[in-house]
Amino acid sequence: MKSLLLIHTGGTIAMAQDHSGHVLPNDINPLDASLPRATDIANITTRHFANLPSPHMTPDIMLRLAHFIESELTKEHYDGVVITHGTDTLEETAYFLHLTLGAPVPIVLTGAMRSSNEVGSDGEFNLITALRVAVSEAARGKGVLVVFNGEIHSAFNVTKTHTSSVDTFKSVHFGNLGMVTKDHVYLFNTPLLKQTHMVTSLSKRVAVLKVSAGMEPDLLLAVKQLGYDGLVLEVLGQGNVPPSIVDAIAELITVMPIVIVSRCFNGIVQDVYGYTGGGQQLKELGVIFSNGLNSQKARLKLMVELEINASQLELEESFRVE
Ligand SMILES: NC(=O)C[C@H](N)C(=O)O
Repeated sequence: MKSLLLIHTGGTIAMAQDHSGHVLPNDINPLDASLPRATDIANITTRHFANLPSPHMTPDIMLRLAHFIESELTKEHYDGVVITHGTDTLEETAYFLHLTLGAPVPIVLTGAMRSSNEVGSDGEFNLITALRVAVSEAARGKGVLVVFNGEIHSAFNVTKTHTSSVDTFKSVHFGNLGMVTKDHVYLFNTPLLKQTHMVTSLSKRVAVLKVSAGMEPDLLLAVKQLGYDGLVLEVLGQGNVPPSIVDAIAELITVMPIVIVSRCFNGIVQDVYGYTGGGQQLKELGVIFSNGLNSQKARLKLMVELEINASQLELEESFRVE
């Protein structure tokens, strides 16, 4: 029988609703009661890494989790890893592990949108499904995966799209990688995996700003005054900004890399438009066009790349469409 490492980090999957209807962390992880239903899937070793609501997750904790996984995988042989996590920042932790660890064995994150004692709680279903994916041969070599509501997603493309639906996780670009039915794990897509970089610390600060119509330049200039090391801009449409911030971008880019992603849910940014503030002007200024990542993931990627002192050219290559 295969062996799995199950790591709990917290989130709604490990919470319960109290008498007033508020959802709070449990002292005892309710999933431990579900494990007897997984005995036919694998031998499971459980580690309680944290019990955090995922808005409390930070890049430093993600890095500690990555190092913890590395260490556990060197101590014992496991055929896969399942991580339970709050959904608010699940995609960021999944992508951070995708960036730093790759996935020497299948690494699958899951969570729940309804806490353990709520009607229609989805935690146990998601856990059992994630365990089944983690032991499947088809999941090997796919990078870090997110399994939720019977769907399998790449950490690169998945994002939380709904505040309360159990069907909240969707993949941009080419959609989910696969699905899980009652008796089978289907993987019908394979993401293109890029080089991973493990780091020992995260010392660079990267700001994220969302561009809106008529945006004023002061916030961008504040990023420079506050001593940030990089900026991710969620720009308009296919890669455009209002003329009001072009000069600020030109000033900022002399002291830090600027990565642009689109504020659209889907699609990639390109240097298509030639008007003031259009993508062509941004390209000429030296802005880095991201490869379809959303801003929260592009921030983590830029933090890791700056930690390993990537040059402008290396950044452009690293963010190029995969
Ligand atoms: N469904 C969830 O897990 C949401 C919760 N706020 C969290 O991210 O911890």
